[in-house]
Amino acid sequence: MNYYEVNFDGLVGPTHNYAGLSYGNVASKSNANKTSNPKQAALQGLEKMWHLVQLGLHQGVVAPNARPDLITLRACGFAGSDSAVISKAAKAQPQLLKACYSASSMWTANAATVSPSCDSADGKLHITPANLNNKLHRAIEAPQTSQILKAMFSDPDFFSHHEALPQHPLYGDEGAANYTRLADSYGHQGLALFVYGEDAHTQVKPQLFPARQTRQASEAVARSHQLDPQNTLFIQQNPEVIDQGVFHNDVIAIGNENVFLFHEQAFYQQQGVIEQIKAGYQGDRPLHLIEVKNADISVEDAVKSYVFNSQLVSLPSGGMAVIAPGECQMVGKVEQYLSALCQASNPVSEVIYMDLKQSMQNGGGPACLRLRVTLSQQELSAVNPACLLDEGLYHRLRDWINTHYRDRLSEADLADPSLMTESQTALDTLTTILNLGSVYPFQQA
Ligand SMILES: NCCC[C@H](NC(=O)CCC(=O)O)C(=O)O
Repeated sequence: MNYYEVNFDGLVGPTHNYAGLSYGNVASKSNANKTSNPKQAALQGLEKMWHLVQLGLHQGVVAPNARPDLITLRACGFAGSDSAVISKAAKAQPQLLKACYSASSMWTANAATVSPSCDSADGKLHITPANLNNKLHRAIEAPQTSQILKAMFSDPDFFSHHEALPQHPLYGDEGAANYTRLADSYGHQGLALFVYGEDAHTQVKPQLFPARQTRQASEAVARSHQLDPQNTLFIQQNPEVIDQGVFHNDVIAIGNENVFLFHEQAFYQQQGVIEQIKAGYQGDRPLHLIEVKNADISVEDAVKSYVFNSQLVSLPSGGMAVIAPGECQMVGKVEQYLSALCQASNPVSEVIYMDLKQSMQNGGGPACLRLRVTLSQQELSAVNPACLLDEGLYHRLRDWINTHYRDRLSEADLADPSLMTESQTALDTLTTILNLGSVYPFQQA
């Protein structure tokens, strides 16, 4: 049976803005309070998805969370009509209102961890939504994200949905941004790499910025997904790079099938990690472990260009393409490295640069915007077909964005309740386009 890796990208929501909410994420902090362009952000994301379809890949679309999150605002004591809740929060707790307006669910690499059926003991595909415990604006995503994923992967014969882990720092979970799978090819048992920033039982941790993923969370997900311990590794991120802005592992390493590209400072006690990966990989095809030296790309340039946040995709015609953020072309050494990578003896054959500036300014590159799901042909047929991108859906979504989205949004706009009404109208239409049913709280009232 054929297996595919399908990228499910988060559609950027109509309230995309720069609120500076993510301490430890350099771009989020340095672009705080800039005026955003939600329309351009959504179109940039959609163009990336469409490009992958044109490469011959299957591509899915994940609807955004509805914002503002009125449930959280009400839970924090703001009462009255929806408009009154917003106006009162804007005056009394503007920081909370910003968190409740964030379009951060767009970064679907953090939506969940997904293990394919070929890795799990019960032969099902397992999905655990991430609790995103470390940041308030992200910790409120899991309930809606989980509903949306259930509306996309609804057949219980194939798909097993788990609850998000307990909302406690001990179980901080940031989803697939800290998970990679190395395998001979998509349909084969893979070696699951879970990368964590902190283990509650050791003292090795960053000094400045938070470690968002814990070993305890990674272990819990691997257990629920019934992964074979022989084929699962728990690896610690180098705490020093977390302190330099590498808040998720997908800012410093990327894997696809039999290729793993990572920076020489990515992991704690890296030589041992490399030995473990070599010993654990069971494919017949050779494993390409490509360690990028600091002299070629410094950690600072990796964070600035987001080169490791590229997508590495297997092309139907053979070889792999790097889907890189346009920012890589602005850092000479990074661009040089990528062109040399395509010439070297490994499966990587081309680099495609995409303009994702709106998302990048919040610290989200090509890989952050997508959740990878490895599916057999039969499982793919069981996915909600309205969420799979084809030319018709591409045009419908473009028209939908152009109709409903603003082209500028600043902090002051969040206080205006008409932004809420506009967003709800847009998302109500979207649930029809993507055939999701009434997944949003405002549709359930
Ligand atoms: N995987 C990429 C995630 C980026 C995301 N940025 C943000 O939430 C920034 C939001 C703001 O500052 O408005 C984060 O840090 O979790």
